[in-house]
Amino acid sequence: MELWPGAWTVLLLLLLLLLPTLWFCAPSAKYFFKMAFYNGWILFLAVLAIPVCAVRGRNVENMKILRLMLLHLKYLYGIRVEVRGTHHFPASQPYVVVSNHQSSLDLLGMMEVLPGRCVPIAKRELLWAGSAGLACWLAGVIFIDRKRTGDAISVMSEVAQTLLTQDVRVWVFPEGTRNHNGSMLPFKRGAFHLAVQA
Ligand SMILES: CCCCCCCCCCCCCCC(=O)SCCNC(=O)CCNC(=O)[C@H](O)C(C)(C)COP(=O)(O)OP(=O)(O)OC[C@H]1O[C@@H](n2cnc3c(N)ncnc32)[C@H](O)[C@@H]1OP(=O)(O)O
Ligand SMILES: CCCCCCCC/C=C\CCCCCCCC(=O)OC[C@@H](O)COP(=O)(O)O
Repeated sequence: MELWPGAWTVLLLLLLLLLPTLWFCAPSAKYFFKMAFYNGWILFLAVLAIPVCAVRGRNVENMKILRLMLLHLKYLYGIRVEVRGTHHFPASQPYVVVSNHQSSLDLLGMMEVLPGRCVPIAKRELLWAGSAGLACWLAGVIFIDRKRTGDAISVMSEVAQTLLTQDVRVWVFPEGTRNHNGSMLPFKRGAFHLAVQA
């Protein structure tokens, strides 16, 4: 089917009208746009972070770079963060941080308080999230396959050794997945085994 010459311009104008209409009239569309931008912006920032982090190779010190690059996101989203009790994070001893997990926006809270030389345990699928996956790998994020408990346990046992020998902290979401409904899911046991083993 052939479109008349001005058709593409009209379609483009309609689209340009549709987007602000959806933004102001449909809260779910607004949420979708915001989350799409969030993910897209992180992918873009990760592209910038990769060459800087690559200089050191896979190294937990690179987490500082990711942290610094993500701190401004709260301003973009008008999120006010109040931090209390950071003195509970000692500067130099191994420990496991556990936190609840409601949404991918939890990343912002995590970056706000992330102690030095602290890496999160993440689902293996994140490794394949384009530039973000590579940036995470370079920053020493620990990837586990949640479907293979035995493998995940082996990875975590190795991590327990690293905690002791390389002055590293680990951040675990013990619910093991995001939970949007405001309650807490039962905790998986890995974080606690890790703490005992370390
Ligand atoms: C510029 C910007 C760039 C981009 C920046 C982006 C940065 C992003 C970083 C942030 C990423 C955050 C990602 C967060 C996530 O991905 S959350 C999902 C992944 N995390 C987890 O799943 C952690 C929590 N899960 C666990 O700890 C689980 O226990 C697990 C080890 C995975 C096993 O799972 P499962 O079988 O489902 O659970 P159980 O707990 O029931 O365990 C089964 C039995 O195994 C025993 N067990 C568990 N762990 C151990 C262990 N370490 N050692 C020995 N035994 C273990 C457990 O006790 C159970 O046995 P019993 O029933 O007690 O006999
Ligand atoms: C070329 C390939 C392109 C792939 C594009 C993938 C799109 C993803 C884009 C950006 C990644 C943003 C990183 C956000 C980090 C947030 C981590 C997070 O919150 O992961 C969820 C995980 O804890 C639990 O997952 P589930 O709730 O079990 O699910």
